[in-house]
Amino acid sequence: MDMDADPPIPTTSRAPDSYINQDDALVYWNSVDATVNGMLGGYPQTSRIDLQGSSNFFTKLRRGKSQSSKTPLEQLSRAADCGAGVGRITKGLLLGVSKQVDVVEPVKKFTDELVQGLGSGEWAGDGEETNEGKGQVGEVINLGLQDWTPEPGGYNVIWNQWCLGHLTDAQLVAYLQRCKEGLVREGESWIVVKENQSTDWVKRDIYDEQDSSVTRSDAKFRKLFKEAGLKIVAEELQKGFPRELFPVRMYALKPE
Ligand SMILES: C[S@@+](CC[C@H](N)C(=O)[O-])C[C@H]1O[C@@H](n2cnc3c(N)ncnc32)[C@H](O)[C@@H]1O
Repeated sequence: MDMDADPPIPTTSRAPDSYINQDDALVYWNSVDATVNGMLGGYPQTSRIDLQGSSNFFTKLRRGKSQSSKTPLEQLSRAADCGAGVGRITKGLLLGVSKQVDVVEPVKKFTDELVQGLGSGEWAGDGEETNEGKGQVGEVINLGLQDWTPEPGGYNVIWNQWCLGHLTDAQLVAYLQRCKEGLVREGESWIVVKENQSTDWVKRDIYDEQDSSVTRSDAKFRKLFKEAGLKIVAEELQKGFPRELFPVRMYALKPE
């Protein structure tokens, strides 16, 4: 993922997602260091801001309009960290809100790093607070999301961040439909999508050949969510990132 919002604009009329090659993406990601710096394309300092923004967004989502902020939130039962990389979000957010966190990530060296770091109290990132999490990480699934089916009715939260650009539009719709089935049917449950957005002046998706991914526009995300039968129940722009980066938007989704 190129975090920098200034890639070349494609000149052909071919759909940007038609250039996605998932084998090329894996070659790229296997060449990247299994560190927070590797995950964040040379902007490791954004990790803390990102996790704080996600935590605030998720807490507000869970509290809704009615609950007093004094009532402590209960631990959720099961979360999935999708396209998890080295587990930055697992360790910095999800282990704090869920009893079990399953990890889906195609690059094994990243999940090896994630699992090795559990319970050591050490974290190779930029020093963000973590929960130790030994015993809380459940299944570690080395698959691309185009090939993963969440257990039906299994998850309170399916978190997707900075990885959905590796799926074509059709794969993303099919994947979101499977996620919809993967949400618990009673009690709290959401699909969360947090992704870069192509900037307004471009008004279209942008193909990035470095990691063979697309950066979608806000309008495209909304169209694909609708096609998947999902509605947006909360959304927010991430604040506090360096100006040269793409805008980043969080969406919480539920079945329509
Ligand atoms: C920019 S990193 C983000 C990692 C993590 N979500 C985070 O925010 O720290 C992108 C991740 O997507 C993973 N990835 C690549 N292809 C994927 C695919 N087809 N499905 C899911 N994840 C993929 C990469 O291996 C990498 O770990």
